[in-house]
Amino acid sequence: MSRPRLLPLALLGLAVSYAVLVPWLQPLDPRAVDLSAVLQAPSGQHFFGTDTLGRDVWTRSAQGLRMSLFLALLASGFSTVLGVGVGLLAAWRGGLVDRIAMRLVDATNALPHLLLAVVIVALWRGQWWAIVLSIALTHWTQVARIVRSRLLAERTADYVQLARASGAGTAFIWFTHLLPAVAPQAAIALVLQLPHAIWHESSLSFLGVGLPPESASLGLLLDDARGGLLAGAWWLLAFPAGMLVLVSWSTAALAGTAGTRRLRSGPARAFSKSSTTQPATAPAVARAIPHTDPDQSLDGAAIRVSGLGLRIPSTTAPGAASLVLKGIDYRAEAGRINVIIGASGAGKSLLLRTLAGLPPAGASFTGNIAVGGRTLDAAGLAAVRGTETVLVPGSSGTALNPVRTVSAQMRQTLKAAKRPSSPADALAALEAAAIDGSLAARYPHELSGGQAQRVALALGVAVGARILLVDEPTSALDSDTVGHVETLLRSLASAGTTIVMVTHDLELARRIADHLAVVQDGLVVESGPASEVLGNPAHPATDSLLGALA
Ligand SMILES: Nc1ncnc2c1ncn2[C@@H]1O[C@H](COP(=O)(O)OP(=O)(O)OP(=O)(O)O)[C@@H](O)[C@H]1O
Repeated sequence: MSRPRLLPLALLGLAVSYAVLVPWLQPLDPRAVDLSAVLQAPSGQHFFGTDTLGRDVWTRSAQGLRMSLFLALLASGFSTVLGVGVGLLAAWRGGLVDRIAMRLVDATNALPHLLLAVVIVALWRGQWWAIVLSIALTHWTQVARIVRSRLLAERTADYVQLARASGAGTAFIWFTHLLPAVAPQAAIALVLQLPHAIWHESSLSFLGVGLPPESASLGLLLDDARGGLLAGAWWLLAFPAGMLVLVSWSTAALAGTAGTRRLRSGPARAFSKSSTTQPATAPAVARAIPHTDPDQSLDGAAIRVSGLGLRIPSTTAPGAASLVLKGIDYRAEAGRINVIIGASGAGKSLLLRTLAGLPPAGASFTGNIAVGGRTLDAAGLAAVRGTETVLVPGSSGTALNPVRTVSAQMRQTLKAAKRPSSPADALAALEAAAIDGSLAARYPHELSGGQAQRVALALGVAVGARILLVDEPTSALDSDTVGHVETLLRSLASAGTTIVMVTHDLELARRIADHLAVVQDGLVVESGPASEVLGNPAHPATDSLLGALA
């Protein structure tokens, strides 16, 4: 165990043992008073002295700590459940539900918490559950915000898109990616709330609106200390206050360390390495899944697109939208390598995402998209993901789940594709895509940018869909590794898979493309057999792109 966690853990362990064991070994009736032994200083008989009613402060502090911990745990648990529930609901439903939930969060935050808690507790005076309720109802908002924002970020993460693009169902994505991403945040939020809840309970009892005076909690003990202090009985304040500070500090330190560790191993650190790659050691020969269904090659086209327009609503100006694809006509030849090139921002990635049924949130398309000879609407495009199409997103930095090993992600992909998914199957699928088996046990942050990019491609290939839509698969690779990817794509195509690849690498396009399309400003301005387009460019946009190669 790391040093920073050892001290708080040891102190918290001691405090909890004290709170549990002492009242059990030395039961003390909280109402029992001994007026012959009032305000005795700490001694061998009374380690923490006695109070104004002659009660043993050592035993009462243990009872008080136990009660405070119990109430704080319940309150933190309840407020975490409430916060997680509201956060999940807001992120899941979005729209009006999200807006109402967030206004509720703002309204709760605007109220003075202690005052609100005092009102609640005053309504049900002396009831322990009223204290729990008052703390939970004023502390859930932070958790709701954290969970909501984590979930919103996670839902649009590329590795979730990749899982969706591989045909994984909603429940699978929730249980495999979304909930595991939210759970550690909720756990840390719970621990972080503990010290806060202890202080809150103590404040309420200290103010005289918490537990009845005969019971014991740290707040009540501190309240008792007021009278004794005037008589010089410093121990009445020192020991309960010391407990309060010790327990608060150790739980806060533990939660802080856990949060920092999570951040270090999470997405922020993942892929922070440079994009240099190690050459693959395995031969780049794909175990491609043969596609022999003749349907999709009725007229030689795996995908046919006509008049495709894509409108994306503005997130800032209500009612406004921008037309980013402006009437695209396109065809991808079945069992061939179809390359799409174009300047940055031309619309290449959005074309791929639309074909995969994964346009940006709220976007709608017009025109006609036919996949494998069938014209499909948005729901149809989503339904054929994983069988007809699979999308490998461009940004390798976020295409992999940061908290799962390469092997685990491959097994998930195989499982979602309803294929054998043992560790040996995962290894075989990785090696079939020319990924060194030694990378299987690594987490994404332990991969170079290029290795991560190839793993993302391997996950897409493992789905075994007829059409592989792949965005910039070589942007982070050196020339050796580009060669491995090239061989992989060629072998997939020769086994019948249709490849539709977006790339800025014109050398690669020249070497590998059977069919080439040039996109400019949301339109396909030129397309056809690669040799024709490259040999005799007809559009100025193609000319200027190829000019860089000359
Ligand atoms: N979610 C979005 N909302 C609004 N506009 C978007 C969104 N995503 C992309 N765009 C815009 O659509 C246009 C096309 O984007 P796209 O990502 O398809 O470009 P690209 O050709 O793939 O560029 P690059 O080669 O730089 O990746 C750009 O002008 C971009 O700003």
